Amino acid sequence: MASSEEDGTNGASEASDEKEATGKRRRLGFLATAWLTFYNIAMTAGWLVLAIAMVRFYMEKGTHRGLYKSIQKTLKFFQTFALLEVVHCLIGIVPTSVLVTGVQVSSRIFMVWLITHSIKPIQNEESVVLFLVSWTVTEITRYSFYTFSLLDHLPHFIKWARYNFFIILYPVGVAGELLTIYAALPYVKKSGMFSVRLPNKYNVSFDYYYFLLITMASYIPLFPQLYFHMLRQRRKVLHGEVIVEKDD
Ligand SMILES: CCCCCCCCCCCCC[C@@H](O)CC(=O)SCCNC(=O)CCNC(=O)[C@H](O)C(C)(C)COP(=O)(O)OP(=O)(O)OC[C@H]1O[C@@H](n2cnc3c(N)ncnc32)[C@H](O)[C@@H]1OP(=O)(O)O
Repeated sequence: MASSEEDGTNGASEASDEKEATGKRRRLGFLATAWLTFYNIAMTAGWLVLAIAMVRFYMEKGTHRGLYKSIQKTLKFFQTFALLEVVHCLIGIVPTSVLVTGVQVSSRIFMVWLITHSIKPIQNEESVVLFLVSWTVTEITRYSFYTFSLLDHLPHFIKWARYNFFIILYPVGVAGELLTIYAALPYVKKSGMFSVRLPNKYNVSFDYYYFLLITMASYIPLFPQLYFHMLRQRRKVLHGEVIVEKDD
């Protein structure tokens, strides 16, 4: 663990951080703080349960085949529960961008429900394990970071992990997601699932196959924005740089 000197902080700045945290909680109000503490503890526990289930599965079976099926209920529950994060931003109880959170959460919901849940033949792809492991490590770190911050007892390792692990886990998770969508393409094309063909009484057509191609392409402009956002947060939190963010 790094000392205060190593990470560029000193007693004065720690004291001012503490003061800022107390001020923030006062501004937030008791109910919002209590709710967020409950929410973050529940989410940390949920993702920890998922991590333990994955490790146990792999130790018992020695393969990733069947892993998704065995953990899907827990994954769906806790990832869907994360929709509340968008609500937290909208009602202003967390100072996070609705856009950044919206993109992050919607892409995960999309992966869980419209890809992995709906297209059974891809559930045993190695790429599914890639994103499952990246998401799980990220979320255990992220929610415990929020919990400890709210309780004013943030261990340096958790703060360090929150703003360093993503450097590797983000690209690994995104690679897992893209490879999984790619693996789904032949099944989607063959089955015509979620697609609407003409003629029909509403005179609309929708092709899920092309929708998936567009979704994959949209990672190119969107992912770097999320990644650079996290790099800026990292500089701000770990190195105390003052960064002026543009409005959404
Ligand atoms: C319909 C189809 C849509 C398809 C779209 C396709 C395009 C997608 C392109 C890219 C997709 C990315 C995919 C993604 O799923 C891949 C992965 O996740 S891989 C695993 C690695 N991932 C990560 O490391 C994620 C890292 N990213 C983030 O953490 C996010 O950017 C985000 C979750 C949005 C966090 O954003 P932000 O930097 O704003 O959050 P902070 O943590 O710094 O928080 C800001 C302040 O708010 C307080 N806060 C936030 N949440 C809480 C909470 N729950 N409880 C209490 N407090 C909270 C936090 O403390 C900060 O406060 P302060 O600044 O005052 O200290």
